[in-house]
Amino acid sequence: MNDQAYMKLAIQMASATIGQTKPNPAVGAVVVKDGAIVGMGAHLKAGEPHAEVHALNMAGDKAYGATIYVTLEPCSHYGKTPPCAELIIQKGIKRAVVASLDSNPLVSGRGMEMMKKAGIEVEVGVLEREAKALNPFFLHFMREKRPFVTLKAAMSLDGKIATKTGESKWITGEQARLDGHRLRHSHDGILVGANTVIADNPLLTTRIMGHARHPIRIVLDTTLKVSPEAKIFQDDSAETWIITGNVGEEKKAPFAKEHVSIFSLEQPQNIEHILELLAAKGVQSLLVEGGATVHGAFLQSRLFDEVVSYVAPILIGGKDAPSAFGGAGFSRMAETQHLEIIETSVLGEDLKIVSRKKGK
Ligand SMILES: Nc1c(/N=C/[C@@H](O)[C@H](O)[C@H](O)COP(=O)(O)O)[nH]c(=O)[nH]c1=O
Repeated sequence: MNDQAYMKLAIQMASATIGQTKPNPAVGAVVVKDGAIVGMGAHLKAGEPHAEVHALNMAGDKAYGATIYVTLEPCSHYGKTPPCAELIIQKGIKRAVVASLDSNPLVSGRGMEMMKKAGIEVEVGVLEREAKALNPFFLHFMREKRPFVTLKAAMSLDGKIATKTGESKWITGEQARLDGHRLRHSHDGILVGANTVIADNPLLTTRIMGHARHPIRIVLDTTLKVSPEAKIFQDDSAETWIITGNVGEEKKAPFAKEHVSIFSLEQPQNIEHILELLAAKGVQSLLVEGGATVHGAFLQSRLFDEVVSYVAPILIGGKDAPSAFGGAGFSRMAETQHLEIIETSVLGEDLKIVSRKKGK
């Protein structure tokens, strides 16, 4: 087996732990000595040993003079556990092959530096793209210090998300809706506007799939006009946050529940401020389910990274039927937001289109 084959194995192990290592990234490691695998491991849970520690423990004294393959640059700072770069040095590893550098500018390259200084032969970039695809949200969050934002919309062929009377159940079929729940599972937070809560009274939990993680439910409601009777406040199977303006205590009182938190912002419609607040609360990825007004605000701010469109082969029509992106919109073609389609798939009778801003 060559470097790529061992790194592929490390990536495969990491891919099996995606979601369970939050807020840490999924990482895999393999230790090879004289052409034989003598240690392998993946980071399993935040606060527990990193992938390199598991692999090196398994290798024991065979680690001396061996090569280690890791999907992410070994950590160089004292977190909950001692730095892996130091452990790699202590164990006498001869060569370190790393797929991708840490994207946190504060530590990027430091682990490599430490190992190089200790005389270890280091190499970066083997299967880098595949390794980065393991943790798009974590890498983005470390680099941009704000959540990775996915805008999700389910629409008709003519781009409508509801009829002119507000009916929307259902536009897309079961398979597309199941896929939408997978998006909920993989994101830390799900955000909707007050109008969606009032119109759809959604639960916003991850259902219709196996072991599911519920995202934190976040409602943008500048004047706190939603009802405390809404499902997301009555149902306590997931946390619910309201981001609102400066509203009086008496307005907040009816929402006082264990799982409900209310955050007031000076500018509750400022997407940048909203994302700063969520980043400070450790939200690394945010799924925005709309509706049109909220999607319009994110579009105007251009502070989003991916758009997931589920398109059903139905025509709704009507100039008063809402399209997926409301708000002011752009007046000139030169201002429009360009994306690139990175994935399409057919789900039942519907089409799923995943687009990203260029360079994401
Ligand atoms: N109308 C549709 C959707 N609509 C999505 C949101 O507007 C709904 O409020 C949300 O799914 C309801 O939340 P729940 O109670 O947690 O299920 N989403 C879809 O994929 N297809 C649709 O046809």
